[in-house]
Amino acid sequence: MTKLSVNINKIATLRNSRGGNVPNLLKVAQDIERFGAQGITIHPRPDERHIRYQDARDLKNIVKTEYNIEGNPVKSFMDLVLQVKPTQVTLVPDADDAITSNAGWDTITHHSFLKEVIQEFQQNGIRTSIFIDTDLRLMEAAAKTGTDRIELYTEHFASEFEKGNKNAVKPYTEAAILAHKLGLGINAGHDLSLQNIQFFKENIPNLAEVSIGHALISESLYLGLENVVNMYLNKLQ
Ligand SMILES: CC(=O)[C@@H](O)[C@H](O)COP(=O)(O)O
Ligand SMILES: NCC(=O)COP(=O)(O)O
Repeated sequence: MTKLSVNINKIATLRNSRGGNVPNLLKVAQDIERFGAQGITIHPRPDERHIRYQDARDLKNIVKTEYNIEGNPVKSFMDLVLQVKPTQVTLVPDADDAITSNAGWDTITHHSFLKEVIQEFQQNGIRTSIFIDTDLRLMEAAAKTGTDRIELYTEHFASEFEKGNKNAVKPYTEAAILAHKLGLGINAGHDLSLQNIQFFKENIPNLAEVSIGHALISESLYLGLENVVNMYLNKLQ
């Protein structure tokens, strides 16, 4: 079975756009768990444009399933994660000004840095995962960092799948086979959606977990729209 961890960044984006507490991020996390999701993911960015560092602390007492915090392990992020102690930390090499995550780690160039931070998280009882592309040399280097898992960066697969190119899943399949042989757990995420998730799952052996946010929240809005418009119409009769 592959676990679904719902990324709630976009709920925080909506909340922050009005300055109040609607929608209530903590309640949304609780409800997502009640609906059956097996994890909650957040990706606090240094500018706190969606998830705030305080949200990460508040969610610690709320999330009863698997709590996954993603981000670039700069000092403020490391301090936050070591304080909150989530189930899992996913290391992502984000530039401060990136609109969204747009690359995996070069695990060869950054090998000693990754090894050091991974050790620190693991010594504090936090499972680690490295956001990574499908290059097999990078996968081998990832294993040497001592990380528990990798997260396959699926943006390329998702965009190619949308164009009808199903072969785009092949490098992900090969990367997953190697990762499993190397003893790594396999996560995946970025632009996974209702359109592509089943095909992806069917082609990735030993897929432990997917984290999905942007599409899942957009789909939820769209699939809920008719219901809510009708609820308003009923009240206006
Ligand atoms: C690590 C990753 O794949 C990203 O998708 C990220 O978690 C989403 O971040 P934003 O919501 O800021 O785009
Ligand atoms: N790790 C990926 C994630 O949490 C969500 O990515 P996306 O679905 O918002 O692209």
